[in-house]
Formats: sequence, structure tokens, C-alpha cells
Amino acid sequence: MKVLMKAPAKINLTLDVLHKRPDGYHEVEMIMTTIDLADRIELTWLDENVIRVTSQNRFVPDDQRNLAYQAAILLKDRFQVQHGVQINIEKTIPVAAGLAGGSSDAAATLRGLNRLWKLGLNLDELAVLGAEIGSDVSFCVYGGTALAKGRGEIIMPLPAPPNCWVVLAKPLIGVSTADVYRRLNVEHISHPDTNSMIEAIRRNDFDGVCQQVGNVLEGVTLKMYPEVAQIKEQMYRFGADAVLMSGSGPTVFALVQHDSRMHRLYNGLRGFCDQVFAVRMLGDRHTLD
Ligand SMILES: C[C@@](CO)(OP(=O)(O)O)[C@H](O)COP(=O)(O)OP(=O)(O)OC[C@H]1O[C@@H](n2ccc(N)nc2=O)[C@H](O)[C@@H]1O
Ligand SMILES: Nc1ncnc2c1ncn2[C@@H]1O[C@H](COP(=O)(O)OP(=O)(O)O)[C@@H](O)[C@H]1O
Repeated sequence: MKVLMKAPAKINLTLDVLHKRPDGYHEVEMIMTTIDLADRIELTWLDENVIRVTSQNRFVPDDQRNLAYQAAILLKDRFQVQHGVQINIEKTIPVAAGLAGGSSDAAATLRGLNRLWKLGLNLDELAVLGAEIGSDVSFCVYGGTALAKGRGEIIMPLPAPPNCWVVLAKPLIGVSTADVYRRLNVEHISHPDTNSMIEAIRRNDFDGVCQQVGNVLEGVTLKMYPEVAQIKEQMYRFGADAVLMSGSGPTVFALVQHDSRMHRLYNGLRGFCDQVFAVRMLGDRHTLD
């Protein structure tokens, strides 16, 4: 028996940090949306009581460090599942890029094993379990567009953002999320206006969305990797309507409405950037699976 799942990447349209918490995490407010750039997860039933992970991508761990493995072992232990699974990850989302690839693989594994192992859990229950794996996993369980609070695990659904292209460019570096949060000075933050972004999304106002994008982690990563700032400049030069780093980076995305501009950006960036994609947002949460 096999289950095939799509594990889409996310971008952060806003990312605000309110304060550092006693548990070491940061209290965040962020608006996230899934995009049509996805890994494929194939889950194959094994009678043997074992979890196996395979992937052709050399940056993806094939043991208990893999977030998809962690999702499987969590369900197996919690619900005393006596059989196993082979998890194959066909990786498209760049690794350690600020696009939540690993978190989305874990979320797709939770949703897929719920079916394969017939556990009968609903999405809310899977999202609560997901938070035990990582801060972004709960959002990825639902997909779509949402405001995330707490350390990222409190999810409030939002409607689809205005239709546009998302052009993504990732330089040839990987960024440690923990490192970026550690270097953030919470006393000196210029906060994005999360409520205005929510209003713009609700009005389906593309210009409003473009005006309100903001990410407080951007300054930290830009200081560590000046090439990220160069990509931002190039994107503006090629006619982007808005440009922002996603998550802790280093991926930068541009929002653009017109097809011709999208082609200009895509072709222009491919010349000097490791990985470039032009995709659509997936919209609201009803688009998953
Ligand atoms: C920055 C964001 C924005 O969406 O995404 P990415 O850049 O990773 O995609 C997230 O907050 C990342 O979420 P995720 O990657 O799941 O984080 P976790 O595995 O839970 O935590 C990794 C480390 O980041 C720090 N961390 C994470 C979340 C948070 N709210 N505060 C933190 O300080 C902690 O040091 C933690 O040990
Ligand atoms: N399924 C997975 N896919 C990618 N990376 C994974 C996965 N499982 C664990 N990892 C580890 O998680 C780290 C962060 O990866 P990823 O989720 O791609 O980035 P980000 O947190 O920036 O969105 C990587 O360094 C990688 O070693």
C-alpha cells in the first residue's frame, strides 16, 4: 500500500518578533502562505516494524535527524503502531533556505501516515502533534495562508492573498535558523504592521500587500551574507513590485503581477543565482491534497 503526498514550501509575507521567551524561543507574529514549489513524499506500508527514509538529495539526512522520520516515530510511539513505513522524499525545495522544506515534509508525513495507518486524526490534532517536531510544522499541516503566533504553532487561517507571481532566488549558502534568532537584537526592531497586511489580504489589494511586506530577521541575515542584499537589489532592478527575504533566509522572493515582468526577473536572476523559481501562491487552506 502506498500514499503519495505533496509537501509545499512556504514564504513569510511578514515576520515579526515580539520578545524573547523564558524557554529560549521567540514570540512571533507572522503571515505565511504556501507556494507551488513542493517536495513529493511517497509513503509505503512495511509489515516490518521499522521506519526507513530515502532521498536522492545529499543534504537531506536519512536517519532520525530527518523531520519526516521524526513525524513517523512520533505517530508510531503515540498510537502504538506495530508496523512500519518507507518514506521516500523527492526533494525540490532548497534545503536550509527559509522555505520550511523539512517542516513541510514532516507535515505531509503526518497527514499521509494518518491515512496509511488509518489513525483517524483530524488536522487540528495533527497540527498539535506537529508542534512537537518544529515551530513551522503546525502551519504546514494546514497549508494555505495564515497568521501564526506563539513560537509559530498557533494558527489562524486567512483568505488567499491577491493573485501574483512569486519569483524566488536562493544563493549557494544555507542558513541556520537558530543562529539567526540568536543574533537578533530584540531591543532594536522595526516592526512590520501585521494588521495592515491582514487588511490588505482581506481587501485583495495587491499594492497594499506589497507595501506591508516585512521581516525582522532580514537585517540579521543580510549582515552575515551580503550576497542576499545583492539579490534584493537585482530583483528591484528587474522590476519587482515587492521584495523580501523568507523566514531566516537566505531565499529572497519577489512579488510581481505581470507575466512579462516575471519572465524578466526569472531570466535576469538565473544568470548569477544558484536556484531560481517562478511559482504561484496556493491560496487558502482548502487547496491542500
Ligand atoms: C524562521 C522561521 C519563520 O517561518 O522559519 P525558517 O526560516 O526556519 O523556514 C521559523 O520561525 C522557524 O521555524 P522552525 O525552523 O520550525 O524552528 P524550530 O525547529 O522550532 O527551531 C529552530 C531554532 O530556532 C529558534 N526559534 C525558532 C522559532 C521561534 N519562534 N523562536 C526561536 O528562537 C530556536 O533557537 C530553535 O532552537
Ligand atoms: N526532510 C528534510 N528536508 C530538508 N532538510 C531536513 C529534513 N529533515 C531534516 N532536515 C534538516 O533541517 C535543516 C533545515 O532544513 P529546512 O527545513 O530545509 O530549512 P528551513 O528551516 O530554513 O526552512 C537542514 O539543515 C537539514 O539538515
